[in-house]
Amino acid sequence: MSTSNSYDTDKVVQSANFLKSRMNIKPKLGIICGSGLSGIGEIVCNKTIIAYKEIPSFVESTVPGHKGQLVFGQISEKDVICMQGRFHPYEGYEAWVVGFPIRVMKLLGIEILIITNAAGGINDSFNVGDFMLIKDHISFPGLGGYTPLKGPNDAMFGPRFPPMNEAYDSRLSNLWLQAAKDLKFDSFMRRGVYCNVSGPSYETIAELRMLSKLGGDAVGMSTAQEVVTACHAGMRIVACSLITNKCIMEYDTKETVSHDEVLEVGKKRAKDMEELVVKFLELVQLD
Ligand SMILES: O=P(O)(O)O[C@@H]1C[C@H](O)[C@@H](CO)O1
Ligand code: HPA
Repeated sequence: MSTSNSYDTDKVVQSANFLKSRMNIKPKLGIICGSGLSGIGEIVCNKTIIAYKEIPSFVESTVPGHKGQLVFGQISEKDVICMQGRFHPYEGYEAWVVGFPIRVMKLLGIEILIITNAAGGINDSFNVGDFMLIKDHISFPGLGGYTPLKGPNDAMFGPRFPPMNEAYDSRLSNLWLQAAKDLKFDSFMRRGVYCNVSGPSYETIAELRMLSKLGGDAVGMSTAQEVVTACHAGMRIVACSLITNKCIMEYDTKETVSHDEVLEVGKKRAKDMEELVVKFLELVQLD
């Protein structure tokens, strides 16, 4: 991967052409698996698997719980492309590198993106194992200038100044809630604002108290750069967090947070997230 500061459209085209040459389907649905949630990729039928290291200009997933491969096939009889593993800013990647696979998906014909992640619960009423449909985000890296849209705008993908007020598609969000209802998941299906921080250190107590005051319900280290890239490119997005830990907001506690705990809760709740994706895909109508 080049060390440039912004996208090189030729490289996006090259990656997309490579994948087209290996695919026998034309999916309109993309899925990104969060930490510990790569099981979504396992339920894909008639799988074709392509490792990121085979794909021109893709970087590698370095985080435990992220396999680093694309899976093509069907879920609920609909063609999908699934990223088992995403790229995080703290891995040392430029924001455009984090968004790169989304632009490739755009060229492959993806119209709807389902994003999942693991997140810490800030909202006191949230429990470990809850799901949180993301209604909006606050991206601290984004506000600070770490954005995948930095550099010359390529109008082939979208406008220079894309609005973000409808980034999380309301029709798809309602469908997600319907899927949760159909599965009788209502009691642990929450809705809230995702705060994107850069990590990899977890947050201090003072930082978490600030996020809470700002209206954040959960905190994580991914998603926002993918959402900005996808929204800019006109994709419709639905995003859901798994609350893997309660954020520690008080001093003098022996509790702590670790990535092992995040993965452990992911493992325990993976089946329900997979069922949600299956049900959502049953309900969603493609144009
Ligand atoms: O890829 P996601 O956002 O699901 O992973 C979360 C955020 C960090 O990468 C990691 C911290 O435990 O899990
Ligand atoms: N903070 C940031 N990212 C996370 C957390 C957290 O508490 N849990 C899972 N990803």
